[in-house]
Amino acid sequence: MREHAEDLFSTGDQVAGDPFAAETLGRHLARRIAELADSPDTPLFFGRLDIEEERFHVGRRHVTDVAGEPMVLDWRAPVSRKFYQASVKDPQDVRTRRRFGFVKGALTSFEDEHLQAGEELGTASRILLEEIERPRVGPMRDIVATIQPEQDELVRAELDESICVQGAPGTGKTAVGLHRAAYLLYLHRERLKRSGVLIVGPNSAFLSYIASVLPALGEIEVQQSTIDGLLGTVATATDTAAAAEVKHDPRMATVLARRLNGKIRKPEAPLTVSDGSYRWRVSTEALRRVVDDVRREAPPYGIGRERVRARIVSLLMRQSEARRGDSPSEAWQRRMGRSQPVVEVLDHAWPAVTAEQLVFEVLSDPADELLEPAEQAAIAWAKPPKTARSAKWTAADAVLIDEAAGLIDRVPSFGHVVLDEAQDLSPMQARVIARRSEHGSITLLGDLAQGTAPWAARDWRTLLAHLGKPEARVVPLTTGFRVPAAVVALANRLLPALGVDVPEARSLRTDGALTIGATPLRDAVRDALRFEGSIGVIAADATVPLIAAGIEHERVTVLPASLAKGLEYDHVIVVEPADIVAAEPRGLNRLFVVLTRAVSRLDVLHERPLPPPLDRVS
Ligand SMILES: Nc1ncnc2c1ncn2[C@@H]1O[C@H](COP(=O)(O)OP(=O)(O)OP(=O)(O)O)[C@@H](O)[C@H]1O
Repeated sequence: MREHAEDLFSTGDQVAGDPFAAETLGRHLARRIAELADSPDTPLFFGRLDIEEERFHVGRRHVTDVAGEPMVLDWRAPVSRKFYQASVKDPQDVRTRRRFGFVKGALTSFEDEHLQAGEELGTASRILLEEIERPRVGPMRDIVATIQPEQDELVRAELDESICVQGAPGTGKTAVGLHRAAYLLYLHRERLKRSGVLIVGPNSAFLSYIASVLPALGEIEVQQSTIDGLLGTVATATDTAAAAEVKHDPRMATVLARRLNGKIRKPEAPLTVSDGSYRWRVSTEALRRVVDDVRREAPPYGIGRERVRARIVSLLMRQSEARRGDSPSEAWQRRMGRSQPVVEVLDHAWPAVTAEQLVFEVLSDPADELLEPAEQAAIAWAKPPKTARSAKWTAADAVLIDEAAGLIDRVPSFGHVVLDEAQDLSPMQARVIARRSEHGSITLLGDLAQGTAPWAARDWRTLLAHLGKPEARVVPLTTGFRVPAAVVALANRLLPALGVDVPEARSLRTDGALTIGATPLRDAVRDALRFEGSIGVIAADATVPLIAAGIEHERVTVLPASLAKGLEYDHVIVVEPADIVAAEPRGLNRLFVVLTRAVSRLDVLHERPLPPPLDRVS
């Protein structure tokens, strides 16, 4: 199919009638080639279904033969669902389900389940186990060949349904979110092409780690961003912890809205507009009625200003029609709307304001009864800039400016938003997403136990309310595909101390190794290099430069604890857990994240005593 698209691409000039058509066709085909681009290591099919007398192969895309007959069904097609959902209990007419095992693109094995004869492998499938135990090299891969039934339920949820997945580490939340995006794009391509699909991740390291999953599934038109990347303001200053905490508090939304609405005032004088030899007049009462009506309708502030302008113009128009007997032109209406007396009424009653200006005003004078005096003092400019234009904004200010922009104008909504590591969203960051998904749905992925931000969610319902989806279904995932059982058991010791109510993970992995001791880092790295796969050395942020200096190897990544979220390495070496815990208020949660990055082996190196929930191990 790709060759066919490439052939067409090279002959595009000749087949398209004119240059515009040729360019459009060229763009379309170039995209199609990119969508069909596949790695030689990725087989096009991975399963087979025998349903009654028919036989279907299931793969990453639809594959047709030269005559256009289907050879492989896309994993997202309705029939393919049986590949993931059929069971002995509910065979769904499937006689045999066959899974193929591949190594570097070469077919090496297969497994059959004769469902109607009561044969089902479930999570005992050797092909599944080989897949989850394989060494991790490079970026994240898709899981289409081995999606589990509980994951498939989430992947195939309806487009209009918002879902929140509470999943313990390594239960496949990220994988589920990405596959759901691919599934929805397949099923609702035209609709989602118009509105768009957005994936939001915690940082750019995470985004590059997941970046190739959707393209491998043929989906190249998905926007992937951090929350900060969605905002129109670049941060060039930093807040104190106290200021950031207040700025991320949901009360700030009310503070901004009140300040903005406080700008609306009753007109205090009648309006008189000269129009050639005529003079039109609108009484103070009539002007007040216009402003009151628009205020009651509560449109976004900027739209409200234009609505007031339009209604004043229509009052003038009625007078002109009555006196002149014909309807004034659009140019006349525009001229009236921009005339100085009308602009003066507007500037008094509904003054224009930018988002930056509004935030600048609030931070210049944060007086509002919703905020305690100490909170007001915390967010007031330390050194007030002269104007909004000369202000240096912080990351939290950028969120406030986005809030203000949303109060002033409408924000286009994506058709679907996938939010990963969502437990760390502040209420105000959640509102950034709420504005961008008002007319769409969301998939919220996270683990309350992995919340490390000062404002991290303690329960999903509150965060869902800030996201504008209070009714979303909250679904737990508890089967762990990454972390070996021994490591899960260690990490789970921290759970009672984390102050959140989440179910524990049950690991599918009985392999793996855990060591805890005072081994020097250099020796631990040398030992780790004896095994295949990636090695992550994770330490408290401040100690990373010192540690990294002694380690240089292409398979070893030394990374600060604050960047480990969402990532995984075959072998993880955690350096001095006590330092990781001491480095921040939610240090224990950070340690929980760090310990659960290991795919096969975890070494915990410590000279200082282990933090209390772990100190009974060694
Ligand atoms: N059904 C599956 N088949 C094979 N591998 C899977 C499956 N589900 C998840 N995995 C693998 O398990 C690992 C963990 O998945 P993922 O990163 O999506 O989990 P997570 O819940 O987001 O983890 P965390 O909360 O720790 O970031 C990944 O390597 C993923 O490919």
